[in-house]
Parts: sequence; C-alpha cells; structure tokens
Amino acid sequence: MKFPGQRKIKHYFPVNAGNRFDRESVAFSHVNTYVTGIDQNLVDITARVDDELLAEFELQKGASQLMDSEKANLLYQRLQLNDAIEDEFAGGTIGNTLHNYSIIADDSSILLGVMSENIVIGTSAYRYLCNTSSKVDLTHLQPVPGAIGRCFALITSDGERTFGISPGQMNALSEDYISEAVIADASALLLCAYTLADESLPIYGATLKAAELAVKHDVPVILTLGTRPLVEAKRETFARFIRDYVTLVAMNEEEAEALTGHADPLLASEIVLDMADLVLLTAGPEGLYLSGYGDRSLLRKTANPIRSGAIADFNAYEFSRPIRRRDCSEPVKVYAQIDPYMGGPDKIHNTNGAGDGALAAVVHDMTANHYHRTVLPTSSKHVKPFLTYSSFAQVCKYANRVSYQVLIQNSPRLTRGLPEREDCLEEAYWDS
Ligand SMILES: Nc1ncnc2c1ncn2[C@@H]1O[C@H](COP(=O)(O)OP(=O)(O)OP(=O)(O)O)[C@@H](O)[C@H]1O
Ligand SMILES: O=c1[nH]cnc2c1ncn2[C@@H]1O[C@H](CO)[C@@H](O)[C@H]1O
Repeated sequence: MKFPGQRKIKHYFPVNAGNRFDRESVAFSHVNTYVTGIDQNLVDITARVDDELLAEFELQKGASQLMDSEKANLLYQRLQLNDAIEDEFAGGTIGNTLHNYSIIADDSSILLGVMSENIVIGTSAYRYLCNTSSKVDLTHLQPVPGAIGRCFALITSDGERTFGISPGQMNALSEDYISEAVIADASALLLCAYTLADESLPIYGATLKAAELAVKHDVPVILTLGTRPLVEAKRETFARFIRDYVTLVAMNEEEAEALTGHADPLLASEIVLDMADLVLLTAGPEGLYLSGYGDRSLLRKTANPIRSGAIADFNAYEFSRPIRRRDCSEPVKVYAQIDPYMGGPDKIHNTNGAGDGALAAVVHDMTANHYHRTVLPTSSKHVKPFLTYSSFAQVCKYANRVSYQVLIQNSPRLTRGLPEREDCLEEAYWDS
C-alpha cells in the first residue's frame, strides 16, 4: 500500500531516521491489508434539474429519499426527454469510499452487498462493475435475480445535490453473505446509516452481524450518517448503535445537528465524542473538523496559532495522534479544523461525494497505521494503540485534499490517485 500523502518522505519513512532495518522491513515485507464495507449497491444517475422539478416529484432538496418505482420511471423518462442526464455511474456512499480508498491507497478493499446475477450490457449492474476499481474485490457479493438500486442524483444550479432512490433489490443482502473471516482480517469495517434505516430489511440484519463481528475481532467500525432526515427520524437508534459499535463517525454539519441538536461543529463533535472515539465532520465551504482523544502524557502542542470557537483553544493539541478513549490513561478531547484546500475550486458544479472522499483519506491513514503496526510492532510509533498514522492536523490536510480532488473531478469516484507532488504548493504545506 502507498503511505498517505507520501510527500515528505522523512515525515513518513523511515520512522526512526537512519534505521536501515526499519526501512527494509517496510519495503520488503508483504503484509496484505484491506478494508471492507456494506453498501446498498446502486448507480448514480446524475442530472441537472431546477427547483420546480424537485417540487413536482416531491423531493426534499439536499436530502436522500426513497421513491417508488412508478415515480422513479416517470422521473427517468422526464430526465431523458429533457436531455438532462449527464452520467450514469457507480455510486453508493460506501461503494464510493471503498473505491476511493483503493485508488488513493493502491490497496484492496472488499465490497459487501448485492449484484444482479445476470449482467446485461447497459444495465445498472453492468455500469456498476465497469466503474469500480479493480482493487475493489467484488467476489463476496450476493447474487440477486433482479436489478441493483438507482440513485437519481439531481444537481440544482446552486451545486446542491438531491437524491431520489429507487431501491431495486439493493436491500436483499442476507447475513449469510457476511463472512467472519472477511471482517476479522480487515483493517476497518465501513457502514452507512442507510442500511440501518429499516429493521425489517435483510440488509439491516447483515449490517448488525458485521458490526458484531467487527467488535468481536477488534476491527474499527466506521459509520457514515447519510442524510439529515434519516438521522432526525432515527436519532436514538443511531446514538445507541454508535455507542455499542462505532469507533469513527463521519457526517456533515446537518447530520451532526440532527444527531446532537448542535449546529456548531465543535459542540456537535464534543457530544459525539461521548459516543465514539473519532469524529469527522465535513462542513462544505467551512472545510472540515477531525476530533477525538489524546492521552494526556502523549499530547503534542500545535505549532499553529491557537484558535478558539465554541470551545476555547480547541486546536491546542492538534499535533497529537488519535487514540481510543478506553486506551488512554487520562483521555483529553482534541480538535482540529482546516479550511478547504486552496480555498476550494474556482467553480463547483457538483458537491456529490466530497464527504465520501474525505472519509476515504481518513480510512487510508488508519489503515496505514494498522499496516505499519503489523510490519513494525516495536516501532516507537506504536507505544500505544493509536488509531491513525498521522496527527489530527495532518489527517485533516489529507482529507481536505482528497475532497478537493473529488470536487474538481465533478464525480464522487476518483479516476486516479493524488499527484505525487503538489506543484502549486510549497513543500512546507505538508510539514508538521
Ligand atoms: N463550497 C465548497 N467550497 C470549498 N470546499 C468545499 C465546498 N463544498 C465542499 N467542500 C470540501 O469538501 C468537503 C466535504 O464537503 P461536504 O461537507 O459538502 O460533504 P458532504 O455533504 O458529506 O458530501 P457528500 O454527502 O455528497 O459526500 C469539505 O470539508 C470541503 O473540504
Ligand atoms: O440511500 C442511499 N444508500 C446508499 N448510498 C446513497 C443513498 N443515497 C445517496 N447515496 C450515495 O451517496 C453518495 C454521495 O455521498 C452518492 O454517490 C449516492 O450514490
């Protein structure tokens, strides 16, 4: 696997500068890592629409919502008639994150979900397979006799995306297709709130089984919250699930407010830290926040100016590395924030998937840490079971950079990794 943001070799390798053994054991060892995750497999049908069309089809702007197949077919016909469809491309919040992880980390991932057993050229299933990185292992998917899901990703002129979901058989995933071996050896298990929305669906049971196995095998569970109305409707259920199973929660500001009642990102993160160990909160043009725990004796002071918001001096220890609360002798909440990379792209056509991109970067840093610990358990990097390889501040930079890449591509799935060097930046950007 590639190490995250290998811009400053000195910063990442060798860990103990000049130690030839360390360098060689890293270079020559063949440790296989991968992450896994469960998704409602679907394709994104991206189309440009106006607010009137959203109103006509009773779609709540900015949210993800289910549509019955009659309405979905009518919408599809209308979009075709208006020549509004830009793309039909593999989507799904976890599918995107695994794909992007595999692209930026050059490492494997295993996708769990359903796939049509008969693939016909041009169908959603066909497109899904065509647009997924070959590093994403699709051999554990459950075959189903019908179609996978369709997600109408409707983009309005303000760049906002609204999702209408026609589920097909995307929720048919049975717990029989959740293999203990796959979960036990993974560096992380990625889940989304969407598969926890309806207890009567098979995919709900599959998600619960995967989460239980992950906890049994001490594999970090990562939960991304999906969409505000769902979090509002299931607030208590999700809070309980997070307390019981989740290490890292990823969400945007709206989902954070729905979960905690706080619109302020720092206050919302503080509350979520009482349920989980690490919180990624993306805030669109305000950048993103990464919050978690540091152990008091291992805290590292920032060299950046100290900042205050709803929490005073919140970034004081952003150079520390995140660790689970239970692994701290004296846990201290640590916060970091970063503005959009380069201020964000000049023009944003479509923000779809920018949050998934940020999460893929955090997952990459966590997996790099797992890999390094497996190869070099005696390294000074592993005096404690840290969750990431890099500091809060560094992970923020990386997540922000990957989001930017998604935004300039206008598509949630990256076609290639990040450039090795940032020509537009001074090397110093990657220090610290
Ligand atoms: N308007 C913007 N200007 C600059 N940067 C942006 C803008 N919107 C998003 N970003 C960047 O993308 C990151 C993630 O964006 P956002 O908070 O919109 O994610 P999200 O709502 O979870 O997206 P999705 O659910 O579609 O994946 C932000 O942290 C920021 O770095
Ligand atoms: O209900 C859903 N289940 C799974 N994925 C979804 C759902 N709604 C939207 N997305 C996915 O979220 C991605 C951006 O984060 C989009 O690519 C879309 O496919």
